[in-house]
Amino acid sequence: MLHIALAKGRIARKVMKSLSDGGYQFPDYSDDSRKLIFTDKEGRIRVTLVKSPDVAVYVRRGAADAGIVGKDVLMEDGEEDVYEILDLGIGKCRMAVSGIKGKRDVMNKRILTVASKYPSIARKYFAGRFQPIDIIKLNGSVELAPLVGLSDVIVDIVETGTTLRENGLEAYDYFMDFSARLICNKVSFKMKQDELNQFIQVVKKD
Ligand SMILES: Nc1ncnc2c1ncn2[C@@H]1O[C@H](COP(=O)(O)OP(=O)(O)OP(=O)(O)O)[C@@H](O)[C@H]1O
Ligand SMILES: O=P(O)(O)OC[C@H]1O[C@H](OP(=O)(O)OP(=O)(O)O)[C@H](O)[C@@H]1O
Repeated sequence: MLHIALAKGRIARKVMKSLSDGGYQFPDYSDDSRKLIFTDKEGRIRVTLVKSPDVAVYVRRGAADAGIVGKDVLMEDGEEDVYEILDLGIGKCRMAVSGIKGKRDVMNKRILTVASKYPSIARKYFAGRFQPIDIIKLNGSVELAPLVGLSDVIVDIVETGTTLRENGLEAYDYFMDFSARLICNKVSFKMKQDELNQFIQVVKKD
């Protein structure tokens, strides 16, 4: 049986739909269920739903043979000791530096205060521009930070741009594109090739 760890949220919902379209039946799965582990009717796949930053942990340690997670998360947390084998083309988004609409001059400040769920990616971006920053790690609703004076700018993902727009913010610079990736345990890659290939045929976007 192939063990798959999915980032729970939009990625899991999309992948479970692809699996169901591809003939895998998970009778006890629904998008709003609180259950965390599912086995398909024929006993071919076991799916576990985990928080995005934990997907690579399960895969690296062999608790899952493979996992699906956003490239943004892999880049932020490092992706050593697992193989990244496929770009699934789902969960597309971009990383941007954003701030209050019409105030992009703030980027010229000597030391910029930056709020982000992605401190490592933010640090690398500003280091590349030789811009000194003071980084504030947040865990969500990052768009609030410039609005209440917690930070000058934010570094966060943008998909539709709705969250920026509805909060009077704008992207000053888009600097990276992301999508969901299939990662694989190095031993499973050798030992479960056939099962993995079958899984890939079902989840990969044409
Ligand atoms: N608008 C968006 N918001 C969040 N993540 C997005 C968005 N668009 C694309 N993504 C991608 O999807 C991934 C997040 O999906 P995931 O299934 O982990 O959680 P989620 O949908 O944010 O749910 P939750 O916040 O409940 O964990 C991100 O890492 C990113 O790669
Ligand atoms: O461009 P949009 O389509 O508006 O999407 C981008 C927003 O979605 C994500 O937040 P999420 O929904 O994960 O909530 P969070 O801020 O609490 O992490 C991201 O951090 C942005 O806030």
